[in-house]
Amino acid sequence: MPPKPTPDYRLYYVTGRSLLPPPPASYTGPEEDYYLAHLEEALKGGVTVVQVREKDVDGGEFLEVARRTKEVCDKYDVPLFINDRVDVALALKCHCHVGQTDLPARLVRQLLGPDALIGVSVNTPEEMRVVMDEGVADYVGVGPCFGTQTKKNLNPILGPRGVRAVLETLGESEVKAVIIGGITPSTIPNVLAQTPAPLPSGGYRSLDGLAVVSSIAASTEPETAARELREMFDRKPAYPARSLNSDALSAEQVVEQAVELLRILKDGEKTPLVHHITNFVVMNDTANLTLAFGASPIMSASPDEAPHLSQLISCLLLNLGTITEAQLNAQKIAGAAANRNGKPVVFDPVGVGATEYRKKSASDLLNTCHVSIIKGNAGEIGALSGLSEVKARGVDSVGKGFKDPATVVKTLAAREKLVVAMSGETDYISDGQVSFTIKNGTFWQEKITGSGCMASAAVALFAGLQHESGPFVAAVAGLLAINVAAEIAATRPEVNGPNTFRAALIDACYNLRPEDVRSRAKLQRV
Ligand SMILES: Cc1ncc(COP(=O)(O)OP(=O)(O)O)c(N)n1
Ligand SMILES: Cc1ncsc1CCOP(=O)(O)O
Repeated sequence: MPPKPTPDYRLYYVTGRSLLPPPPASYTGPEEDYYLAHLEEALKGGVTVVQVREKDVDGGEFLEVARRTKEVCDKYDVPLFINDRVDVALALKCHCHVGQTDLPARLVRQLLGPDALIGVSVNTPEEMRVVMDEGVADYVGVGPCFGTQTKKNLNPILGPRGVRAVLETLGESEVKAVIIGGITPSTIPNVLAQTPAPLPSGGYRSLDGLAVVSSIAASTEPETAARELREMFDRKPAYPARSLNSDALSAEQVVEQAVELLRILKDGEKTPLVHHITNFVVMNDTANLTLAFGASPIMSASPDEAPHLSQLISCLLLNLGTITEAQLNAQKIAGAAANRNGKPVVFDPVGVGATEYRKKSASDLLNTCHVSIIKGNAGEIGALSGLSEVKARGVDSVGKGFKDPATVVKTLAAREKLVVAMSGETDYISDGQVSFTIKNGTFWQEKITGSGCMASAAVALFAGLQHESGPFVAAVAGLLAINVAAEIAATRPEVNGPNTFRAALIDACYNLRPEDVRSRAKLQRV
């Protein structure tokens, strides 16, 4: 065995011969060798590690496939792992990957010696702890992250947040970590945004690579597929929560940035197209509000058009208000497509505390796509935080609110790595580092249904500007705009009840001027 290498784990290809597409017309070699030509294309596209995984062949065939795979990998100087079969790894002087039910890693080390690389599959923080105590593995394959057709007898699906818990246990250890299970261009943005685990030192433990089977094996263009996966891994999330150094921002500076965003809208410099997948109670109001501010709404709950729409839109707004299985499916598809196209996603978890079904739906959604901003009332933010201090009644939050709302909002934002905006008499907004309050608005907002959803629609259209000031300022700008417009509407002589207020609010959004926000904003850093 040559001295132990230190591989680049960024794109780890686990082979899957049974998934290969038929050879293209341009391929003239023997059909049984197409696997090797396909592999070579993937290596040209940027695969950095290969594992031979053959589940249904006998020892002789496994050995032959592995031997020929090694010849190709050697040409590209890429390390080769053998899945499960330590004997084959030994015979070919290859590295080895074992799962929890295979030969124990300690024995594999004894058999392969100190210069072999050993990978171990891990599904839970407890399994991670055992691997660390043993001190044998060079890397862990954490998963399955998402559901996949590729593997039978799949362990429990972790979701990006389950993977984060494993990485938290791994901490600052030298052991590398790759993620596996359902890793595709649509899921990668969410994976990269959500998996980094906070460390006691203040930094984050991130993944060292992505492990894929079908994303490459089933592709008719393996070089392009590999290149896309590699580029996505190397690229930072398209719309990070902290695109501005919010630590250094004063309330006055944030107001000025919010004013500038409103100016861009009102001058028609940009007209964001916002895709709403929302509840049928507020749909008309939120569409009109979006138009009134100078943006365009498109209301569509079709999973079929979501991928195409995601190329056209400026922002996606997901609202749990009247969620059904079909709508949740559409939201997940649209969310993943928006991530893939670098479009911000705003999530309003309406009534998430009300039922287990809504809790599961919110968790499903947050595991499927990366959200830039969560906007909810105290009951909803409490439920997402796992707190019972504030109760919800249906979709409404009841009671006095949190003792320390700023900390609740900041903690959730830091945990989920996004911006959290909690609306109420006082609004709280945090990016996980700093928190601000907004004390604008009027009691009339509580008297109409859907005022929280309208606030989310306002946040979404500002996020749709995709301005360099980032999602934190977009969230503040959206809440300031709707609350200042509501204050102005409340002073209108024609307002004498909820219905006239509702109409006056849309008018006030239409007539709102940047200087109204500048002169009325009650924004404070807390
Ligand atoms: C990189 C990587 N991670 C995890 C696995 C899964 O291994 P295992 O749990 O042993 O399941 P099988 O692959 O043997 O079905 C892997 N192969 N590679
Ligand atoms: C081998 C393995 N281990 C956990 S999930 C999985 C299969 C991953 O396949 P795909 O990348 O096609 O989802």
